[in-house]
Amino acid sequence: MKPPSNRICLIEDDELMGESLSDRFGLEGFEHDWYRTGAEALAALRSLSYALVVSDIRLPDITGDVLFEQLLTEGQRLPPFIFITGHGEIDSAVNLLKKGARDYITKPFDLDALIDKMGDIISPVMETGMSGLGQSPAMRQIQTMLKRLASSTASVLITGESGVGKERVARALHDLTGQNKPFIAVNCGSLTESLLEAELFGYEKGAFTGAARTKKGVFEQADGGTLFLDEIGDTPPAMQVRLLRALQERSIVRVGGETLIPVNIRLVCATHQILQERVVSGVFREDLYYRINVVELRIPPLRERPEDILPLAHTLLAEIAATSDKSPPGFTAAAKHAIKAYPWPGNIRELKNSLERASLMCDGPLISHDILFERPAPVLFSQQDLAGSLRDYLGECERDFIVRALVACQWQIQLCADSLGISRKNLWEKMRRFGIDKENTIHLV
Ligand SMILES: Nc1ncnc2c1ncn2[C@@H]1O[C@H](COP(=O)(O)OP(=O)(O)OP(=O)(O)O)[C@@H](O)[C@H]1O
Repeated sequence: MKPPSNRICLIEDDELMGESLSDRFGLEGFEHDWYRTGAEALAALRSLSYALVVSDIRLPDITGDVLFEQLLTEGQRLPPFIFITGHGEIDSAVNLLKKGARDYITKPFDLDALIDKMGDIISPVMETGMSGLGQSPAMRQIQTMLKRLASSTASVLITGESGVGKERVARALHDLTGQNKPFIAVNCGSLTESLLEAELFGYEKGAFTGAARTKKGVFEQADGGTLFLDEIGDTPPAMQVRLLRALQERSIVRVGGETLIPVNIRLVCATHQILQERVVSGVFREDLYYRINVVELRIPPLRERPEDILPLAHTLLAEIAATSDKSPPGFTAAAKHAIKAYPWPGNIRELKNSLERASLMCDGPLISHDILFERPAPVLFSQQDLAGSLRDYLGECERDFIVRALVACQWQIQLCADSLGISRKNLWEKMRRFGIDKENTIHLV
């Protein structure tokens, strides 16, 4: 499978048009490759991975339609396509939309409009910043700290609610420091005391019933790399003593063993608890607390960094799509609105689960509010969301009305267009804009 990419594939034979598009993409920070012929582009799309293709329909060798259909027949996993069409080519553009292209724009067009369409599809993915952690000031600060920490071996404590991405941050730190070294994670809260001891420090053959062979613990497995101790706040008291000794002496003794084995690890711990409170109540050792907490990184919950939600959602959708043959869907306006307004109490884990489910349910190019939240869009908006909400709301009403009309007309487009009093082309355009197709929307009525 081709690795996910953030690059754009531009297919344009006209030198002037290609140059202005290429210059503008550069200014917008979109990395891109520019191909002048369909054949060149075909070869590139077969071997390289792109986040988006912007293609002229009319090319010197093959047309954009042929190129798209050729890739479809080859069973390639296609990135979203935006086609640039002339006035006479709208029918082929609409045909391409039916076959799965994301959008089209008609010449002469306003570059800003194209950039907006592109931004809806890819810029959110790019904006998640270094390591894809987020673009909010809090996450940018964390990324700066990670870069600083990369050159030290100080122990790091990552705190934050469940599902905020603490392990992800630990891995990002590890990736900055020891890419070819081990990253070993263990959850200290999910094991009994004796299992945790064996997991952390390993055991010698015969140390206890069932110890049929010598086994290295995670301290030894992580030697030279990162040891990530999740839910450190739940470590039983006896294990806290052993942990402290291992960290102070930089060596461990396997269960049932006598030899001191030196270990060289970067320790990263995480907890969703307030460790100071556990220290005060005597559940967590103060000396261990200071040992593991040389630097604390607090990851805010998603509701405190709403600007990260949509970019993360797009990143997650791209990750989910990469495991299947689909290209990542986008969101309807109402879904975007709601995704930013919802507080996500389960944080990124909840967002990821919802998107996994929505991706399964959604057959069209856009995930609607109904699919994402398994309920119709709310009519009421919070005060901060009022700007633009009337348009979004009217859009949702229009979409619902069209779906009902389509169902009533048994999806006969001409009949439905006549009953709605609009042209067939206008109906197709509205269906494309609202992401309506038969398979995807019939159950919502
Ligand atoms: N920046 C990110 N981009 C994409 N996915 C992410 C990101 N951060 C977290 N995730 C995903 O969200 C889920 C929860 O993340 P993670 O396990 O790192 O959270 P956590 O804070 O360690 O949770 P817990 O406290 O429950 O252990 C995981 O599936 C992870 O892959």
